[in-house]
Amino acid sequence: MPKFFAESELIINRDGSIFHLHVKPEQLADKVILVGDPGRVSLVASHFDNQECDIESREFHTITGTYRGKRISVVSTGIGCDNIDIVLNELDALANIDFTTRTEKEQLRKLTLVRIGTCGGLQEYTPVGTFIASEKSIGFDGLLNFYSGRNDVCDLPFEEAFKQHMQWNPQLCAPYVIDADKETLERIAGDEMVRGVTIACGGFFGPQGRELRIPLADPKQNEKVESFEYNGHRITNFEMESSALAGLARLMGHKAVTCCMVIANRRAKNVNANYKNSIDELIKLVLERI
Ligand SMILES: O=P(O)(O)O[C@H]1O[C@H](CO)[C@@H](O)[C@H]1O
Ligand SMILES: O=c1cc[nH]c(=O)[nH]1
Repeated sequence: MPKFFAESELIINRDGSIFHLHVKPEQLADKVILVGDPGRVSLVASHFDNQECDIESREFHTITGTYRGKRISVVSTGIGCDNIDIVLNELDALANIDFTTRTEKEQLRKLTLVRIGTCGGLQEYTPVGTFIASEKSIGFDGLLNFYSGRNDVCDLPFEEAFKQHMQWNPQLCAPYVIDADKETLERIAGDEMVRGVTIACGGFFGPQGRELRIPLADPKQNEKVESFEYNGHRITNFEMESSALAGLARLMGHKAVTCCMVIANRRAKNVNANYKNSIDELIKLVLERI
């Protein structure tokens, strides 16, 4: 018997679209670009040859169109892994649940999900302007811990080594370490992107070791993050979505990778707050390779 999804669990709007995104199943392409900023959706879609829909709902802006013959949806997630939970579950429902019978489809679609974001660089070799593709993400957000199968898809020895190195505070959520889809990573990253380990944080300030007026629980957090090394991997950058994206995609059977442009280097303490034109270079690389 296929699993049935009740009205309260799979919320479908009156027009047949999914609850938050307001997108209908036939409007979703197999190739999906995810961005944090709703304004970045139009920048990505400005390269499209044509557009078939343009939908805005809360922070979720979706445009589906074609780029050089490839059908692509670009969707904004807003900020944070809590939003990735909404976007990934709703995209997966659009792809793999029959909205008429409210049951899982027999033939499942595998989406290719590429996040184009901004991040903070943590090493000298990741200055402002660097493109980083996340080979692994470390989730400080805790989201994946709510799903069954989390231990089957995470790199548990890496997690243990990281927790030991950080002297992990048990009051924080358990960090989870998850790999990007290897084939997608290699294809998207090419020669232009540094392969890195990305920490996805549950906040821009305290969780990323940024101290404004309130002191941090662990003022040495970033020093420890920067010095961590495991099997040749070093932590390269902070952002806020890659862990939940890689983790949920893996549990759902989709392929995902995150690539980000460094807009602040936390070691050198410099920033490019005016990055909106330069991120177009990263967008063009992804559009060519997705
Ligand atoms: O530029 P985006 O894609 O939003 O990504 C980064 O920027 C936001 C914080 O400023 C977070 O979402 C972080 O992950
Ligand atoms: O430092 C930064 C820059 C962009 N996005 C982040 O999450 N952190």
